[in-house]
Amino acid sequence: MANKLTIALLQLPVGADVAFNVRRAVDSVRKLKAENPKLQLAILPESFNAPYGQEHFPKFAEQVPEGPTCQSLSQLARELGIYIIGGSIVEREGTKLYNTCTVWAPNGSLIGRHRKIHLFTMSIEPANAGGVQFDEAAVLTAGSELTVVEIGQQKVGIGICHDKRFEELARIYRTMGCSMLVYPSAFCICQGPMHWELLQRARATDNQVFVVTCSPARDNMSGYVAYGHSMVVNPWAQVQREAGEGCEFIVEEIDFDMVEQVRRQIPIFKQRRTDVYAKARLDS
Ligand SMILES: O=C(O)CCC(=O)C(=O)O
Repeated sequence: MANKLTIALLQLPVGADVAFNVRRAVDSVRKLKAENPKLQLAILPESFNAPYGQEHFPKFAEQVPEGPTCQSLSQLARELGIYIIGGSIVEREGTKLYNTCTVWAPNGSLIGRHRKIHLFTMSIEPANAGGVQFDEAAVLTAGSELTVVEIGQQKVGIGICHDKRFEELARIYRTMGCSMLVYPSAFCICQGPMHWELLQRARATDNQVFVVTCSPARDNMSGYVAYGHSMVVNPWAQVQREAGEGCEFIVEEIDFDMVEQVRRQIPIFKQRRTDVYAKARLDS
C-alpha cells in the first residue's frame, strides 16, 4: 500500500470568470474525494483559473500564496486531507509575472512553487497543422528553480507544459530521485497531435518514471484551443490512462513498484558512460 498513490486528473473547462473556474475546480475535487475515499492527490491543468493567452496574463495575475486562488487550494487540501498540484496560475511578484504551479500538502501548507522555466515561444507556420504563434516571454518572466516535492513516500518533479520538451530537466529530476514527473499543460491543437504523447512517453522511457500531464478541456470557441488528452504514462512508457478532449476526470492508482521493476530489468541508468560524455564535452 505504501508504494501506491491514488491520483485524480481534472481536465476542466476554463472560462473568463475566475471565481467560477476556481469554484468548479474545488467542487469537482470535493466530489471526486467523496466518490473515491482513497484519493490522495488531485492535479489541475495549466492556467486552470483563467483563460490562457498573452493578452489575459496581466489581468488575471495573483499573488502566491496570498491570492484568492491559492487560498482556495490551501483550504481545500486541508479540508480533504489530500495533496493538490494546483495546475498553474499567473503569479504577480512586484512588476514581474510568472506562470506558476503551487503544490499543497494535506495540512494546507505550500510545499512547492514551480515557476515555468522554459517559456512557450513558438512560431509554427499555418502550413503545418494550422500553425501557432505564441510568445510567453513577451509578458512573463522565466523561473530559475527546480521543484521537487515529497508526496507520500515519493519524490515528484514538477514542470509546466513547454518544460516537458526539455529532456535535461527530466533527467536532473531523475538523478534527484524522482519516481514521477507531473506537468500541468495546455498544448494546443496544432502541436498536440504531433508531440503531446510522444514527449510524455519519451521522458518516461529516458528516465523510467511515471509522467503525468493535465490539460484544460478543449473549447473550440476559445482563442487558444487546448488539446485535452490528459494522460498517465507508466515507466514502461505505456499510456496507462488517457482522457478524451472534453471535460473529463480520471482517477487512477499509481503503483510505484513498477519504477523499480523497469529500472532493474532495463538498467540503462547504470550503463550510462558519463566518462565518455564528459570527454566529448571537453573535446567540443
Ligand atoms: O511546447 C509546446 O508545443 C506547447 C507549449 C505550451 O502550450 C505551453 O507551454 O503552454
